[in-house]
Amino acid sequence: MGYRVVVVGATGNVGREMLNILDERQFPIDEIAVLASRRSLGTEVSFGDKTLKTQDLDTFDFTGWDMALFAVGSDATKVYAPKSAAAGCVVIDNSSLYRYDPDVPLIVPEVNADAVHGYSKKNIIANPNCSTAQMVVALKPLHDRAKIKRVVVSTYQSVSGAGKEGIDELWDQTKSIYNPTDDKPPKKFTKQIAFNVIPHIDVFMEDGSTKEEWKMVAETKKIVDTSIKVTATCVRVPVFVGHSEAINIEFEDFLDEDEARDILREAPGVMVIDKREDGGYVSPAECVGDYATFISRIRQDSTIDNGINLWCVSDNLRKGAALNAVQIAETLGREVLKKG
Ligand SMILES: NC(=O)C1=CN([C@@H]2O[C@H](COP(=O)(O)OP(=O)(O)OC[C@H]3O[C@@H](n4cnc5c(N)ncnc54)[C@H](OP(=O)(O)O)[C@@H]3O)[C@@H](O)[C@H]2O)C=CC1
Ligand SMILES: N[C@@H](CC(=O)OP(=O)(O)O)C(=O)O
Repeated sequence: MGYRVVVVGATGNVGREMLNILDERQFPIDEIAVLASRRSLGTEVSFGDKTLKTQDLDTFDFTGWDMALFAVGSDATKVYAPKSAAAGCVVIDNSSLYRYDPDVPLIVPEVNADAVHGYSKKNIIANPNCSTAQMVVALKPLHDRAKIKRVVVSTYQSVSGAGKEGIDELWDQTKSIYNPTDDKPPKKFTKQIAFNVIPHIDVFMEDGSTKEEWKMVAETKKIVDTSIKVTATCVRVPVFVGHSEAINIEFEDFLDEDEARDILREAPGVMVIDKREDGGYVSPAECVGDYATFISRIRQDSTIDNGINLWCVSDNLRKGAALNAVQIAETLGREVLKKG
């Protein structure tokens, strides 16, 4: 016996990846429904070798469905996630709406799968921000060995993090650069993204940081350990898919770079590619379509007593969103619902 699963936002980048990953991992499904807005009613999406027609989220009845994987952004989630939860269909939500709610577990299965049991307070589980998800997969095994005090992270985030409109804007603007009669001014982003980088993701906070940066701080604390201090600078770069991060970690105890490399090689969800030669590291274009969080450039930071630097790359639509959501669904099934 399998599950009755709903994918909400099935026409979007994350929703389509959820369908791919549910199929790839042979998630035990008895029945699947795919939902989007009314304007997409009847739009066809692929699920393995099947083609499914999208239904209207607004009129869908969640009664009798086991779990709903949401990827529609906070505004629509606010309206429809409570309806799903109230109907007994457990919500696994990709938006930031519930992440900081103490009654909603925020889960990266390689790090805190046990938190799944907290789902029942609201029938909702939150999926973290894409930049946080890949970073904590790398931090957790190192924290277990040498206790992390402080993390300094700079991100290089692809345009797919900003949805379909982000991808279209990079594509159209890149072409328009070579055709001055076809000007494509910024719409989704605040400045030109083609051949440029923009140190601004999500809204500005009062202290001058952005909400994306704040999310990395708050979510790392909730998922890994409240004692870890994080300071982040989040930057949008002209890459279609794949987020990269330069991470500096200060530990309480000394951790040798070779031991750090060995620990990461054994860590779940991590793939170490770290040769000190041309091309002996992973770039975002190489991680697309993969499940792993790739770690390269592991080296001692000799400017502090107990410091390590590393480079962390992952497919933001997969580990940063759809894969992590499916892993949560697998954990929920295995630990709680026990149908599959
Ligand atoms: N965990 C993470 O780090 C990440 C989370 N996300 C989350 O996932 C969400 C979706 O991202 P992404 O797939 O990239 O975005 P897209 O823009 O590619 O897709 C948005 C999806 O949401 C649907 N949608 C939007 N508004 C409504 C509505 N009112 N009612 C029904 N459906 C609606 C769209 O349907 P239609 O086609 O009909 O408009 C579409 O299916 C993001 O907003 C974010 O919250 C995204 C990336 C990473
Ligand atoms: N903000 C991320 C993607 C995203 O949707 O994040 P969140 O779910 O935290 O809003 C990016 O632009 O790369």
